[in-house]
Amino acid sequence: MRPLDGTALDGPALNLAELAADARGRLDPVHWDFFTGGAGEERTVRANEAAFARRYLVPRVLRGAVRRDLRISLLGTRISMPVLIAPTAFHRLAHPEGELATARAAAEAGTIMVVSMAATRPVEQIAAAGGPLWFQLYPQADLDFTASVVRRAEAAGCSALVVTVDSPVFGRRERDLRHGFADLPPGMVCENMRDASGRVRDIGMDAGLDWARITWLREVTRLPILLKGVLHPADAALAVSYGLDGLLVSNHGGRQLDGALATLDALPAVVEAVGGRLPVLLDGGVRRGTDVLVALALGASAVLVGRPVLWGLAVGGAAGVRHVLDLLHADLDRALALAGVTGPADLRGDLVATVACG
Ligand SMILES: Cc1cc2nc3c(=O)[nH]c(=O)nc-3n(C[C@H](O)[C@H](O)[C@H](O)COP(=O)(O)O)c2cc1C
Ligand SMILES: O=C(O)C(=O)c1ccccc1
Repeated sequence: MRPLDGTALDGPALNLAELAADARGRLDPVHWDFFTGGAGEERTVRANEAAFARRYLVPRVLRGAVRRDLRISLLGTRISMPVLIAPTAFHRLAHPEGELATARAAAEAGTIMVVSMAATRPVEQIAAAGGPLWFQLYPQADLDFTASVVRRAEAAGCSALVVTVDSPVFGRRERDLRHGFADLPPGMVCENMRDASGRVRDIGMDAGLDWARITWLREVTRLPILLKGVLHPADAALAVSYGLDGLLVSNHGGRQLDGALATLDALPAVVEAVGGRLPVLLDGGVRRGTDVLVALALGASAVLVGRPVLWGLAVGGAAGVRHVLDLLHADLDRALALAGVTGPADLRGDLVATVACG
């Protein structure tokens, strides 16, 4: 362990903030900034965490919650806890094994890893870890190539498609501009962007993406499809009418539209618009078991973590990611006990109060 001041700290990180400090000490500052940063003034990066800080718990007592059961089922997959691994690009920048290490940790911990389209390991090798995988897709303007990537994810055994819809263009990330960071170092590529000839394509953001493309995608695959990056309740209602299978309330960790609403603040209206017809997931700023508890109490079926997984990878590869997942599992279990709740299904909005500032 190495905290921000560079002095040695014994033992494993007690929380994800300590882990972040340790990761910072180990990563190339350019890569630390790529992982940490967001778009513009990073208002939305900060807002995601600040939204959790404005929520307080109103626990129940004398509930006899001796044993808590954190397991849930999502689109047919039983997982150990309502915490998944969000899709993040370029894991080999954090650890030489890259996504292979992340996948082993997710499999051991019994949760779903969402593989990024910008993964630096091939999805077939990531799948060899044996855990449940979903595949994140940036639909490309080339429809044939997009369909071939979907086929590849299906063949590798991914059990759902997570379509990122908050990125019609790439967000403007000033830290990366300052460093001139735009590309992977030599020897690393986005392995899932290889076409039939073996050439690696650049990932394109498609400003032309629209609902018609979702209809097209619906016909390309029988996998469940979730939309990632929905904040507006009107889009949530449209997603239901277009036959989607799930929603992920996300602002891309504040890396796309700076000034976008914090995900926790967007969640209640999306949950109301969906009216129980689809599972609604959330990511952005989840750092503690109590954050998971709050998101679920406000209507999320599960949450995902992005940056903490990269910190774990940087500090200890698969063991570091496992530590992140174990910390969140233990922290959620304790929070449920202290709130008098036996499991995710018992969480209701009456356990959460919102204050004006944290
Ligand atoms: C370094 C980094 C890379 C990311 N890459 C992707 C990606 O390839 N595809 C995607 O849909 N989202 C990507 N995201 C967004 C995450 O899936 C997720 O929405 C966000 O990180 C959640 O917020 P958190 O980091 O506060 O947990 C990335 C986020 C980070 C920090
Ligand atoms: O950094 C990101 O947030 C991201 O989504 C991404 C996508 C493609 C390539 C690199 C990063």
